[in-house]
Amino acid sequence: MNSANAAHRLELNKLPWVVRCSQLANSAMLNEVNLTPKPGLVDMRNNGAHKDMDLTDFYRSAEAIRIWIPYFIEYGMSTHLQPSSDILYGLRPLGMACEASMYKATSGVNTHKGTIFSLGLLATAMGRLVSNQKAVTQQNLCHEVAAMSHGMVMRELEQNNQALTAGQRLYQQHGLSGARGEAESGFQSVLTTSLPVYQSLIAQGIDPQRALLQALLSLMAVNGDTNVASRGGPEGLRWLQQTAQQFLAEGGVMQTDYITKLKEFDRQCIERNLSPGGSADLLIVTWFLAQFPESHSKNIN
Ligand SMILES: CC(C)(COP(=O)(O)OP(=O)(O)OC[C@H]1O[C@@H](n2cnc3c(N)ncnc32)[C@H](O)[C@@H]1O)[C@@H](O)C(=O)NCCC(=O)NCCS
Ligand SMILES: Nc1ncnc2c1ncn2[C@@H]1O[C@H](COP(=O)(O)OP(=O)(O)OP(=O)(O)O)[C@@H](O)[C@H]1O
Repeated sequence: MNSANAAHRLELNKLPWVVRCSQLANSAMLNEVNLTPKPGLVDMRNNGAHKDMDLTDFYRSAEAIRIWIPYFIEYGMSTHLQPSSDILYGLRPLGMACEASMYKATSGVNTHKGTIFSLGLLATAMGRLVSNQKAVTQQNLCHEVAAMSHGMVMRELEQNNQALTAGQRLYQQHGLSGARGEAESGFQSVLTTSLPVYQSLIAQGIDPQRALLQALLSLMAVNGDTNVASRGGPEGLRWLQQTAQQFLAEGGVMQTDYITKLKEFDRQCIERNLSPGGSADLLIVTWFLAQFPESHSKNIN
């Protein structure tokens, strides 16, 4: 980055809404990892099915990513006149640089790769909306992410797929489009499933931790999570989805013994070496989007 860009970013860092967005992204990651008990995932009780990372890695990683959010916003603002379809190409190096900061903060462990991808797209979308004087709403953010990601599954999974990553191999073998598919759909599973679940429980006065657990389970019940499939194959993914569906059918977090049931689900995930990292990423997106109004409300800047 040259000195003119650095000066510009310093100015950007003084804007309250940019600071707020970076803090919200950070809080979204902290709220997700602190949420306990989560099946298979790192939380305050244990490291789930993970042997190479713990809570403190996630705290350092979340801090490293927070610092990058203004860069994504700035990129979205400075390219706001370009068509959405042209944005991803220039955004990639920023996403990779943010990933490098995450790996540095965790001594090489993948804590938040999928999260960086989703939050990076959302922060860029926010910069574009603000510069184009459009309202920063849940729907507009997701619509912008979908527009920027249009064609990604076709280009990176359908064509040019050299099976270099787990995500690419799982598309070839089982048709799972993973994080790319979610982004290209404009986070449909969040907009239609976890966000309504979370917001309606909050509106009923249920405490936010409990509402977030229900939102997580509602994602796990439907998400074609490539983390789960790469560890447990299609059978592992089917088992995890069905177990989440059964928990919800029995009453979810409205059951008096829901904590005991989630601890048992966690125990089984650890035994099977399964972790719903993709659903955890979408839960981060859910909490982040919940901080913004639904469409037809005022701009935040
Ligand atoms: C597309 C990415 C995720 C590549 O990873 P990969 O091919 O391994 O894809 P895959 O779909 O398996 O996902 C990787 C991660 O996404 C998350 N994930 C998995 N499944 C899902 C799902 N169904 N929904 C949401 N997230 C998921 C998991 O955390 C997983 O570890 C991304 O890391 C990438 O391309 N990075 C380069 C930087 C970039 O393009 N950035 C642009 C925006 S900032
Ligand atoms: N609380 C959490 N616990 C575990 N994973 C999470 C959590 N929150 C988000 N994730 C997501 O899960 C992913 C890590 O999953 P995983 O360790 O299975 O991936 P991997 O490193 O590609 O696979 P493996 O560990 O099998 O080599 C991260 O990219 C991250 O985005």
